[in-house]
Amino acid sequence: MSHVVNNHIKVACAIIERDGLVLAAQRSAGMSLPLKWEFPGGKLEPGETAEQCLRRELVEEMGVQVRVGEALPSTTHNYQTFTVTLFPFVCTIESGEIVLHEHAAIAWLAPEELLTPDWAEADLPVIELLLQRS
Ligand SMILES: Nc1nc2c([nH]c(=O)n2[C@H]2C[C@H](O)[C@@H](COP(=O)(O)OP(=O)(O)OP(=O)(O)O)O2)c(=O)[nH]1
Repeated sequence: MSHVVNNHIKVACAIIERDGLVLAAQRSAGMSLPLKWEFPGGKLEPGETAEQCLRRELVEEMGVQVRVGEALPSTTHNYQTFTVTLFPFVCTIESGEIVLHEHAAIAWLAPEELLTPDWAEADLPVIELLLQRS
């Protein structure tokens, strides 16, 4: 009988918008999915809402306070060794200047640049949705 491995993570991610641009962040070489681009955020901790998770992660990762707004549809992707469900939220920076504590780089992308980065595969449906909205 095959062994059932529960390796399904829930990740909240922030679509941070400013002046019509969207913030993308590049994972560092030492992280999982090295050098892929993503939206800042991270795994939900037990008992935490997606909004609480995002506010915590954005302070940890970038030193900024965010206002969490509209939820976009969640999306699930199977990587080879784990499955991720992304919960994207439109966010704005309330206070603070971005300082990168974990990521290798960031970029503010105009709609026509959204497909340029080498995105984590799970993010592609989110990108498609953003392109439809722009
Ligand atoms: N934050 C974020 N993670 C994403 C996105 N797309 C995507 O596939 N992921 C994956 C990358 C990670 O495997 C996981 C997020 O977990 P994380 O950032 O808390 O975990 P990590 O790998 O940096 O840290 P760890 O598990 O090694 O402790 O979800 C995205 O847009 N944002």
